[in-house]
Amino acid sequence: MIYTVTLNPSVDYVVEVEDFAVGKLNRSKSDLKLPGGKGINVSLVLKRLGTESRALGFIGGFTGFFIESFLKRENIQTDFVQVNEDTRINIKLKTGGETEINGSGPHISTEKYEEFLGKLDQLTNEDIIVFSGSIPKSLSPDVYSGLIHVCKEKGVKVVADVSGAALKSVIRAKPFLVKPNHHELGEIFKTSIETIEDAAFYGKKLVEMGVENVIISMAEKGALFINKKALYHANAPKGELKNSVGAGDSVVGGFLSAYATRKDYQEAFRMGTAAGSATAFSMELCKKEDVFTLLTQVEITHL
Ligand SMILES: Nc1ncnc2c1ncn2[C@@H]1O[C@H](COP(=O)(O)OP(=O)(O)O)[C@@H](O)[C@H]1O
Ligand SMILES: O=P(O)(O)OC[C@H]1O[C@](O)(COP(=O)(O)O)[C@@H](O)[C@@H]1O
Repeated sequence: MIYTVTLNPSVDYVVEVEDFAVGKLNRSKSDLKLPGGKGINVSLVLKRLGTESRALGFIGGFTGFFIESFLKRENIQTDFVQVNEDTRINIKLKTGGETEINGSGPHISTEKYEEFLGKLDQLTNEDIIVFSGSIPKSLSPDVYSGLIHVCKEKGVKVVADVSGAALKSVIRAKPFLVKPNHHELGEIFKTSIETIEDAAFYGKKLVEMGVENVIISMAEKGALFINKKALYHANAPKGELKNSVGAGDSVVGGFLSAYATRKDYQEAFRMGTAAGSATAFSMELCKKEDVFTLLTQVEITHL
C-alpha cells in the first residue's frame, strides 16, 4: 500500500481575475474550490492513474469535511485525525501570473499527534509512505525526520516532498526519494539553480549525502532523475500553462504509480514528468488520458 501524509492539508481556492487591481473591488472570471495539500494531491493523482493509496494527516471543520467527502467520492481511502480548528484555505490567484497565499493551518495538540503516530503502526516493509508539504506551526520543525526514522525502522520506503529547513532534515534521514523543485534545491545550498547542469551538480550532492533517488522538477525545463547509477533528463512536453498548482505533486504521483507496478526508474520518471505537465496544462489535477497522451512526448536523455 502507498500511504500519503499531509500534515497541513488545504482547500485550494483557485480564482481567475482579469486586470486585478489592489485596493479595488475585483470580480472573478472563474473560481474553483479543490482539495489540496501535497500528499492529498499525490493520492488523487495515484487514483486517477489506477493506483490505490491511503491518505493520512490532520483535517478539521467544514474545509476538512469538504476534503474528506471529495476523496471519498473518488474512492480514495482516508484515515485522517480530526482536529478542532478548520483546515486552511490556500488562495491561488491567477492574474496572468500565478500568485499564492498559503494559510498557516490549525493547531495540532500533542494528543492528536500521538493519535496520528498510532496510525503508522499498520505499515509494513511492503509499503511506501509519502511525506509532503509544510509543517503546522504547532509541530516541531524536525517532525519529518522523526517520522522517517520510525518508518525506515519498519523497512518502509520513504518519499518526501518538502522545502526549506524541513528538506534539510529530511535529507539527513536518507529517504528513498526526494522531489524538490529547482528553487527548493537552490535554497538549501544557498544558491540559484537555473540550468540543467547546475541542477545535476546539486542533485548529485543529495545522493552523496545518502538520499537514494532524487527528482528535481524544473517546470517547463522538465525534470532530472539522479541516483548512484543514473542521471536522466526528461523534457517537459509543450502546451499551454493553465494552472501549475499540483504539478510537482503529480510528478510524485505519476512516478509512484508506475514504480509500484514495474519497479523501473526510467519509466516511472517518464510517467511522473508526463503527469506533471498534464496537470500544468489543466485547471485541475491531471486526468489519465491526458497523462498517456503526453507520455509519448516525454523523451528521456541519459546525461
Ligand atoms: N509550463 C510548463 N510546461 C510544461 N510542463 C510543466 C510546466 N510547468 C510544470 N510542468 C511539469 O510539471 C513538473 C513539476 O513542475 P514544477 O513547477 O517544477 O513543480 P512544483 O509544483 O513542485 O514547483 C515539471 O517537471 C514539468 O513536467
Ligand atoms: O504545504 P504547503 O507547502 O503550504 O503547500 C500546499 C500547497 O501545495 C499544493 O499541494 C501544490 O503543490 P505543488 O504545486 O508543489 O505540487 C497545493 O495544493 C497546496 O495549496
